[in-house]
Amino acid sequence: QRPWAEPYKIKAVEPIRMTTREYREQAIREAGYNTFLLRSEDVYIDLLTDSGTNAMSDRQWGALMMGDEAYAGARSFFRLEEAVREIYGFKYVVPTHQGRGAEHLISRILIKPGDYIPGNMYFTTTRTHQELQGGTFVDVIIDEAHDPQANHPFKGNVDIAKFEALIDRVGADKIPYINVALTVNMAGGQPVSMANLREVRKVCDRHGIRMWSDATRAVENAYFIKEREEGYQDKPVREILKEMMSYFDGCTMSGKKDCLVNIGGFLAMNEEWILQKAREQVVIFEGMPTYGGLAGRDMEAIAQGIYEMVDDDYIAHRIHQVRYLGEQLLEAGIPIVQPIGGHAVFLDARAFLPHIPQDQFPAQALAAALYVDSGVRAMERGIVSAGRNPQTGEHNYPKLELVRLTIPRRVYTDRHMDVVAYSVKHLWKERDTIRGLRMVYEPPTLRFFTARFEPI
Ligand SMILES: Cc1ncc(COP(=O)(O)O)c(/C=N/[C@@H](Cc2ccccc2)C(=O)O)c1O
Repeated sequence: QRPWAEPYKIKAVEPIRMTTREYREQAIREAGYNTFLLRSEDVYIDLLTDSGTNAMSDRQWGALMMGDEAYAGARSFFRLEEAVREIYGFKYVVPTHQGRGAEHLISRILIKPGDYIPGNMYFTTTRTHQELQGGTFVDVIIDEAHDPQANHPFKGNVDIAKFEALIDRVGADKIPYINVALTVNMAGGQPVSMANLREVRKVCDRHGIRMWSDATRAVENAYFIKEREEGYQDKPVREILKEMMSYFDGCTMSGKKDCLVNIGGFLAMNEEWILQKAREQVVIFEGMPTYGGLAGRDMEAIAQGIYEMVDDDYIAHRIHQVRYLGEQLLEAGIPIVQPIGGHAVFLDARAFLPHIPQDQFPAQALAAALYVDSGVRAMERGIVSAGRNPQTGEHNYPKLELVRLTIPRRVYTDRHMDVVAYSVKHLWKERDTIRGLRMVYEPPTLRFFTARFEPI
């Protein structure tokens, strides 16, 4: 079997450095055992996130020079609009500074207090913006998504029975839209099948409910459809993505993932009244509708990234690099979320550290231990990220207590993956020595970004 090689050669490099264990023990203490609070210069291989950490291509860097920085009507906006129309298929687009800018706008436009917003598992910023408008998120994902070991090919799927049960319970007029994330980040980067999208569309049409997407990693979702769904093996990813998005009325988009840029996002839609509302709101929160918090050069880079992201050789390598890391851990018997996701390998911290109760933050403890062991930075995706129930004030206790090893696009080689695998395997052998944490500082919202901990 011919080995996978990167479908690009390196044109510029950014040196990274290894530190000593004692240096890292000090650094993680100063960071309150929260990997978000580490300095990037103290991190060797940074797998915190694939958001905004991707390498741009020479064409994207070249496009920066073409940025039209006119305050209104910039050429670069029309380039972005044209790319969204051609590749995603939506009629209208409003740029935002990043994904949550678009989440903020659509939540303000479509959600009234007392509304319910069904979705395939929660995402932190998405749910926060829904709650800020007085909406209630309702999880309608299939049960398998909450089982890290369930090997379902499309774990991101909407459970149609759960969706219809919500409609029966609260009435369609209380449901402004269903939010279908492609892929499902918190479930482990899990895809939704085309067949499921068609079923959700039918239910939405029957009840007059809008179908919205969080399309942040939709290209990775398209690749899984190509690999796993009957009838798509011979279609280019570009065509599969277009068909996926054709079932939606609109989408929020964090360009910092699929679109291969370091900043940027957009809200795209087909209904003109929503465009109108978004243009009214965007001038308050982001800027003129033709720049939405972005420089002209950023819009050029996103437009170019949108064309590059659907290159079949690029996306095949991206998915296989993540799989390459995950398979090494599976071979070592290490519990990870299966199937291996599109953007990350998720360690099952509950199974990794059964001796640490969930309210001593096992995923947080494992991410901190990994950093001390090798300088690899990962992200907690468990009880700390799940936050507290706004009504009861109690922790939300998610079934998934995960540590996310998130692979930036076009940045690391497979040798870096080997270093990460070596460190995780070493921790697996020493797992009994890892201790739980207590939270010593807890912010009121999105606590995982800035909370601080101490070992128990
Ligand atoms: C499926 C999905 N939808 C929307 C957004 C928001 O987009 P943006 O506002 O960041 O551009 C994101 C951002 N995901 C990043 C960054 C992050 C954000 C919150 C908590 C932890 C990490 C991550 O997963 O690392 C996402 O994954």
